[in-house]
Amino acid sequence: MKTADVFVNIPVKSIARAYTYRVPQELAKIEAGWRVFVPFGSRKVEGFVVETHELAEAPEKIKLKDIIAAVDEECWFSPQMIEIARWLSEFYLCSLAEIMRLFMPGKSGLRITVLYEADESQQDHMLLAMPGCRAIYDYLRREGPQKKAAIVKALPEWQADVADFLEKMQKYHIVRKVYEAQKRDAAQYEKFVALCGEVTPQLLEGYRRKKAQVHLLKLLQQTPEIPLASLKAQHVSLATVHNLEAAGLAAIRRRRVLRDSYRDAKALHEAVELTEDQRQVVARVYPSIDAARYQGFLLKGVTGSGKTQVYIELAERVRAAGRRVIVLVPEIALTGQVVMAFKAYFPDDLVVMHSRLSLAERNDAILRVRRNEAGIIIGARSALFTPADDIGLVILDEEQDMSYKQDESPRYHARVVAEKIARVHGAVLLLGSATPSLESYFRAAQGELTLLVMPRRIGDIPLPIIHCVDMREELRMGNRHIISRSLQELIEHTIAQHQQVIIMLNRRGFSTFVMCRSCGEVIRCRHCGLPLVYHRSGQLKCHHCDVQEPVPDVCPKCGSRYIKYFGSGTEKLEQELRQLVPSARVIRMDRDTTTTKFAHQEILESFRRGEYDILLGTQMVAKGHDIPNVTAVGIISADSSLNMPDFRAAERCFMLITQTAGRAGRHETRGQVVIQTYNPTHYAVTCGIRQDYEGFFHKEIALRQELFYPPYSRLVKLLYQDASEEKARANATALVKAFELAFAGREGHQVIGPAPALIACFRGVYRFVVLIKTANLSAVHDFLKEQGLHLRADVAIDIDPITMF
Ligand SMILES: Nc1ncnc2c1ncn2[C@@H]1O[C@H](COP(=O)(O)OP(=O)(O)OP(=O)(O)O)[C@@H](O)[C@H]1O
Ligand SMILES: [Zn+2]
Ligand SMILES: [Zn+2]
Repeated sequence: MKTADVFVNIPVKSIARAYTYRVPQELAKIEAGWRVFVPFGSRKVEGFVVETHELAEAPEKIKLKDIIAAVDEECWFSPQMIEIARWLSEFYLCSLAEIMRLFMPGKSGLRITVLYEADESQQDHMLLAMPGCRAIYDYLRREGPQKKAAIVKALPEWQADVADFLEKMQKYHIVRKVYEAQKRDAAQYEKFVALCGEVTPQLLEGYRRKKAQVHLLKLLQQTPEIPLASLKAQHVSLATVHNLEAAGLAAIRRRRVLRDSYRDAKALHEAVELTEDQRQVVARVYPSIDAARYQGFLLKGVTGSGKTQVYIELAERVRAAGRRVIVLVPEIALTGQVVMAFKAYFPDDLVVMHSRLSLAERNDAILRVRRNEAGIIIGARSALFTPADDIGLVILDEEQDMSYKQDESPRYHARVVAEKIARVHGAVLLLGSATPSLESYFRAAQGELTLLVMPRRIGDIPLPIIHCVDMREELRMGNRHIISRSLQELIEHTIAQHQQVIIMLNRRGFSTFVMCRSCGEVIRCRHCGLPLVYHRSGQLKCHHCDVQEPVPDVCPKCGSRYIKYFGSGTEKLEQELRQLVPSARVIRMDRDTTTTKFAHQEILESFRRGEYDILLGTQMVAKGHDIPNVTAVGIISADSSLNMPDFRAAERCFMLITQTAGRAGRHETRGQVVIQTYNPTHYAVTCGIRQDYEGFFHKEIALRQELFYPPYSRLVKLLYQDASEEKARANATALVKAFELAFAGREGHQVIGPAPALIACFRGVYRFVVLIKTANLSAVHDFLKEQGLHLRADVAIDIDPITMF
C-alpha cells in the first residue's frame, strides 16, 4: 500500500506537521511534490505531499484516510524546492506549509467552496417545524448543495438568521457541509476588437460626422486587434465599438492569451563595450558559472558604475548553458528599468513576477518558465519562489534594501533565501550595491563572499558635488519653507539649463501629525495608536493600518477648536514647489500616486521623456533610477531616520544620502546635490556627504561590535500578544527568565525586555517585545523549540528582524 505524508495548506502553527494519507490505486502517480486535495477533520483542504512510502501491509491500528484527488497533472514542487522549504521552515521556525505556499501564486492552488446539502432522510425532524429551517431545508432539497450566500439571497425574509439556522441544522445532522474544490484557473481570456474588412478613404468619408467611430477605425487601421481593456485609455467608448460591430466593420473576439505583462516594454540594444572594471568583474564570476557550483559574490560598484550591464553579461553566460536566472529588485518601482535593460538582450526570454501582477498573470509567467519559453525571472522578492528548476544564477540588486525582508509571516529575508537557493542548485549568488549592507560587507571581509569592486562611474564622470544645508541655521535666517534657499537656487538654475531635478522627502501625505494647540493632544489611529497623517484630500490616514477618517472639528480630548497641522510630507512639498518655482513642471511619486499596476513606470517614463522638470517623492525616487538628464538632487531631511530607536538608523541615513545623491549627473554633466539636515555633524551625514563608504563602515562596525549588534550578533525578536496586558507581559517575562536560566554563564548571549512594542496595542491586543542577541543562533533556535514557541499562536518569532520594537 502506498501512503503519503502531507502538509495541509492551513497556516495554523498547532497543526504544523505532516499527516499520513493512503494513496488510492488510481492516484498511484502521486509522489513527493504533488499538490493534493485531502479530507482534514471535518473539512476538505489542499495539501502538499512531502514524502511517499510503500508499506507491505496496511498499518493496523490507524485507519488512514484517502487522498481525494490531485490538483495538477504533474508534480508542482521539485525536490530542490522541498529541500529549500524545509531548510527555511527550520531557520525561520515556521511551518513547512507556510513556506511551501510561497511557491504558488496566491498561496493556494485550489479554490475551495463550502456548500450546504440537505439530508433527505431527516424530513420529520423537530427543528423543521420552525418555518425558517423548513424554508432552508426545502430550498436545499429543491436546488441541491448551495453556498450560504445563495441561500441568503434566495430566502431574503430569513436573511438575518440563515447562519444561525444552518449551524443548528448541522448539529442535528439535517444539513451537512460538502466541499467543492476547483483548481484556480490559470487560463484567462482577453477580449479584442478586431477590424473586419478594410478601411478605405470612401468609408472614412461616409463616417465623417461620426468622429468617435472614425477615431476607432483609424486606430484599428494601425493595430488590427485592440484589447478592449485598453480602449478607454485611447478614448474609445464601448458604444462606439458596438456601433461599428453593428455595421459589420468590427467584431469583438475572445482568445486565450499567455499574458506577458511587460511585452510592450521597448528597449534598444546598443552595442556596449564593457569597461575594464566590468570586464574584470565578469571574468571572475565566469568560472563558477561554468563549473555550476555555488559561490557567493558581493559586487560593490559606485552609483552609475554599470552594475546592470554586469548582470546582463552573467545572465547571458548562464542562459547559454541552459540554466535559469533570477534577478531581484527591491521595489516594484525598479522592475521597469531592469526589465527594459534585459529586454534589449533577451527580448523573449524573460518573465516578470511581483505582487502587483494579477494571479492569472503570475500563473502565465510560471507556465512560460515551465514550458521553457522563458528562462530569466525578474521581480520583487516573491520572484524567488517561482517554481523553476535548474537555477544557475541569483542576483539581488540593491542588496542592502530593507524591503527585501518580508514583514509578515513567514518573515524571510530575500538574501537568506537567495543564498539557500543558490547553494541547493549549485548556482552563483551575486549581491550588488553601491552601498552594501554592513552584514554583507562584513561577510566579504571574512571571505564568506567574494568581493568585486567597481570604483568608477561609466565614462569616469566624478561623483556629484554635495552641499550641506544646516536647517537650524536656515530657520534662524527666517526661512520657514521646507526647501532651503540653496536648494531653491539649485532647482532654478538646473531648470534654466533644461535639466532635471529629483527631490526626496521620505514621508508621504501633507502634514505628518495633527495636534491640539490647547492641550497638546496628538490625533492618533484608534487601532494602532500611531499619529494620523493629514492628506490633501482632507482625510486623516493611518499609514500603518491604511484606514482613514475625517479631521475632527474639535479636539477629541479637550474640545478646543485650535487644531493645528505639523510636519511636512510629499504633498505639502509639492504644493510649496509649485509656489516657489511656478514655472517648474512637477510630478510626485509615492505610495499614494502609484496604486495602479504600471503607475511607477508611467511616472518614471514621462519624467524620463522630459515632460516634467522635477520628480519628487519618497525613497522610491532614491534608488537605481538612471535618468540621463537629471543633474541635480535635493535630499530633504535625510536624517529623520536618525531619531528612530534602531541600531540601523545611521546605516539607513548614510545609504539614503549616498543612493539619492547617486541619481545626479550620471552621464555628461557632473551632478549637484543639496542635503538639508538638522544633524550636520553626525557621521552618517558627514560620510554621506563625502560618499565615503569605507569611512562609514569602519566607524559603524566598531560601534556594532561594542554594542554586540549584527553582524557581531544575530537577533531574534519575539512579539507576545494578548488581549490582557498583564498576560502578555507575564508570558514575555517568563520567557526572559527561562532564557536567562538556560544561557546563564554562557558567553555571547543577551536578552532585552520585555518592552512594549512600538505599536503597544493593536485593535485591543497588547504587544510586548523580547529581543535576543546571540553569537550562536542555532543554540537559540533549539531553545525556542524546546520552549515550544514555534507552535504558539500568541508569539510571533522574527529571525534577523529589521525593526526592533
Ligand atoms: N560598458 C558601458 N559602456 C557605456 N555605457 C554603459 C556601460 N555599462 C553601463 N553603461 C550605462 O551606464 C549607466 C549606468 O549604469 P547602471 O544604471 O547599471 O548603474 P548602476 O551601477 O546600477 O548604478 P546604481 O547603483 O546607481 O543603480 C547606464 O545608463 C548604462 O546604460
Ligand atoms: Zn485639546
Ligand atoms: Zn493605525
